[in-house]
Amino acid sequence: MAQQKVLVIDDEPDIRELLEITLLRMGLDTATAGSVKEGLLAIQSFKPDLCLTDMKLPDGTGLDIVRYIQREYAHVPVAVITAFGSMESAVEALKAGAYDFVSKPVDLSKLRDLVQTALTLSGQVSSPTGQSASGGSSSEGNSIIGQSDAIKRLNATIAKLARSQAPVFIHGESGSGKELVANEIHKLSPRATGAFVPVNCGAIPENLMESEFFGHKKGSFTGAVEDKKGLFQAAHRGTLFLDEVADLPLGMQVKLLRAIQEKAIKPVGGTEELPVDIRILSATHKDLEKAVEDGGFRQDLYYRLNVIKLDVPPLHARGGDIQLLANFFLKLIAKRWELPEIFLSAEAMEALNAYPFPGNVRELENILERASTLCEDNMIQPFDLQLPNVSPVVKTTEAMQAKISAHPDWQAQPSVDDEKNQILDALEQTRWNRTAAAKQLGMTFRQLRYRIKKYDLDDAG
Ligand SMILES: Nc1ncnc2c1ncn2[C@@H]1O[C@H](COP(=O)(O)OP(=O)(O)OP(=O)(O)O)[C@@H](O)[C@H]1O
Repeated sequence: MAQQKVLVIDDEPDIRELLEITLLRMGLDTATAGSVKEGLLAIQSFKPDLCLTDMKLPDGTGLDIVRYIQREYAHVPVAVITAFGSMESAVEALKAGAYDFVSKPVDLSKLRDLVQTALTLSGQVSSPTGQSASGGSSSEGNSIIGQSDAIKRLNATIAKLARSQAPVFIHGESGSGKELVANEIHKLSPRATGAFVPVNCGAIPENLMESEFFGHKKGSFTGAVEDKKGLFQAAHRGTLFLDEVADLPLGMQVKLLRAIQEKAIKPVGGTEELPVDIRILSATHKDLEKAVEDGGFRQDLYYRLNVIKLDVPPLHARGGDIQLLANFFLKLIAKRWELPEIFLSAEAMEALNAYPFPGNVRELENILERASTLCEDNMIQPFDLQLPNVSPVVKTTEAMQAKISAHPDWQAQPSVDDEKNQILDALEQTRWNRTAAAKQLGMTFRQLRYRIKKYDLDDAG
């Protein structure tokens, strides 16, 4: 592979030299420029794979370089070098499309990490597969399904954001696919070979949070019997996804802000700061701006996480996608439960299209999962969907009503334990004759078979 080329733009000769030496030692070809004007000329003639630019230049700013490259050479990553503590200009550069930033005095090991990741990104362009081989957390087909304009726009934005290190705040209703979006950004990014580490901030007890995030040293508190790495270290060179970020307690917010700004963490009971190279994506279905106003969320952290905001549209705003998603999930369900393929009747599809889906894509999947166990002859009918208010589009005939009320699953659902015990009892009474047990339970053979799998009762007999 040809030697990769890095252009350094800085008006201070000492810094130019320091950066050049570091880059040369990494085996890279370098060129330097001392102003915006020289920089733009060098970009055209040297054609770098990566550009590092100071923010403050004699005839302009690093943003001029970022904008020019965005316009003319969008595939070339640009990182900016910012003055110490000047977070605002770093954020501004990221918003303008900069790949990442380093602050002065430049920490050379962080710079090397940055250059390496950025050049992977440049490399991806020459081998335009884009997709990475690893990094997905789910094996069940995890790209974002949808043909609606809203999803097309979302996918285009994701592809763009994958090429940056900027923190992204993902906002959307519950179940709309925020984690899926975060995972997709990771998979398309140069960090795809690292881990995608999702964390539900609302699920970690407050007193364990610091240790969960940053790890701890042996003996640092009762129960710390050995050194333990935290989530930040697990996400090193990968992506940390902070889900339900609005639920972070204020004390932890301060520590998180510090870790993000310093790009370093200190394990509980440790004395040394450890550098970490992570990208942070965050999400919540709550109104974070309001949480800031109410004093429940720190403004400085909000500002740091929300460099770029990405809205995930609710399912009801995605037009024809409901059908696409429904077919996708039905195939998935059939595969998961080893069932023959299941279809939706035209009326059932109509009912789904008319339903508002307050629980979004997750609700659609749950509805279909349940309907798959209820339906007869592999065909889902409107009443199998058990939609809270059967839509007026679907005319419920009297005969249909009778069928609905006679349907065992239409009545109040027994609790999982009750149901499991009832099934076990019936199976034992019939000596595991499933046809007889199903009859005794008033369900079809297929419904019983599904529940046996679901409750993992196969081995119980
Ligand atoms: N467009 C889509 N294509 C395929 N699957 C999807 C799509 N959107 C969401 N899903 C699936 O729906 C489920 C819910 O998505 P996800 O967990 O990402 O939602 P979320 O917005 O993070 O939810 P919460 O607010 O509860 O954290 C997941 O199983 C996800 O894979």
